[in-house]
Amino acid sequence: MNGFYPVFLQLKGRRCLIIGGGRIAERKLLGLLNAGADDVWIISPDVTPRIAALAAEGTIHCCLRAYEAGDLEGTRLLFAATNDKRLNTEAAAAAERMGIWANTADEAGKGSFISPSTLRRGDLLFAVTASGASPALSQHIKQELEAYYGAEYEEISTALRRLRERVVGEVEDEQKRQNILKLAAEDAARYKRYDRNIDEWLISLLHRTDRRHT
Ligand SMILES: C[C@@]1(CC(=O)O)c2cc3[nH]c(cc4nc(cc5[nH]c(cc(n2)[C@H]1CCC(=O)O)[C@@](C)(CC(=O)O)[C@@H]5CCC(=O)O)C(CC(=O)O)=C4CCC(=O)O)c(CCC(=O)O)c3CC(=O)O
Ligand SMILES: NC(=O)C1=CN([C@@H]2O[C@H](COP(=O)(O)OP(=O)(O)OC[C@H]3O[C@@H](n4cnc5c(N)ncnc54)[C@H](O)[C@@H]3O)[C@@H](O)[C@H]2O)C=CC1
Repeated sequence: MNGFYPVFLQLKGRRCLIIGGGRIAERKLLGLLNAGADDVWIISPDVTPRIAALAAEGTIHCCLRAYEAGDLEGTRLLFAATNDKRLNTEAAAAAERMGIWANTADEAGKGSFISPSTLRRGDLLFAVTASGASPALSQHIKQELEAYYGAEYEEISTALRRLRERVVGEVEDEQKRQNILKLAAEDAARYKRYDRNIDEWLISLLHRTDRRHT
């Protein structure tokens, strides 16, 4: 039993703070930006060229100084990613007291959450973790998923979202709605059979579910 509970967070408009400006801080930062975070702060006396460039263009806020007590005010999500283990531990403990979710890059057990290895295909988002047992295994499994779930899944997830909006709005019978949506997902994922013309796809699905269930 690994004792972690997976969630997918909406970070828009919620402040995220990274303490540290090295390779790991940069990786956490890019993960946040890819997830749509728009209020990201970095506090570190020095930062990588990539972090410096993102700060210079105004994508993130950067304070070029050491972490100080009081820096956590207003933060929702904290990444303690310095090379100073004691500082990471202290910052995570302070965050815990304030009810802020905290990640410590140097050890799984110290913070209140860990980062998974992630793969995005449009609306489809995979997150893999080995709960600290082996980050390299998580990365490896993500690479396998990357090969299996190709770029076509971006289009598949978009088509399914559009179809689902129509079905939820138009098909009143709950059982029928579920049957159509399950058949559509099966078609799209297993057989790569989906129609960019949502009207036509919906008509065909309606016929097929009627035949199957009457
Ligand atoms: C506990 C955790 C805390 C956290 O950071 O949340 C943590 C901790 C540590 N990682 C270490 C090492 C490595 N980490 C990576 C890579 C990743 N590490 C990530 C997550 C996590 N790492 C959390 C657990 C998640 C899990 O177990 O699934 C990923 C998935 C996500 C991300 O970082 O965003 C990202 C892959 C991103 C991708 O590409 O998909 C690689 C490979 C590489 O860098 O190429 C190595 C070297 C190989 C190895 O060690 O396996 C060390 C030892 C440092 C040392 O040797 O001193 C510690 C400290 C410790 O274990 O005590
Ligand atoms: N989670 C993961 O995937 C991995 C985690 N690690 C852990 O992450 C730590 C960081 O790794 P790297 O980024 O490679 O180290 P690094 O040495 O490149 O960067 C450390 C950063 O912390 C900053 N820092 C130091 N003291 C600070 C303070 N008082 N206030 C604010 N910032 C401060 C430094 O200025 C520097 O920018 C490592 O010590 C290691 O324990 C290492 C590899 C993988």
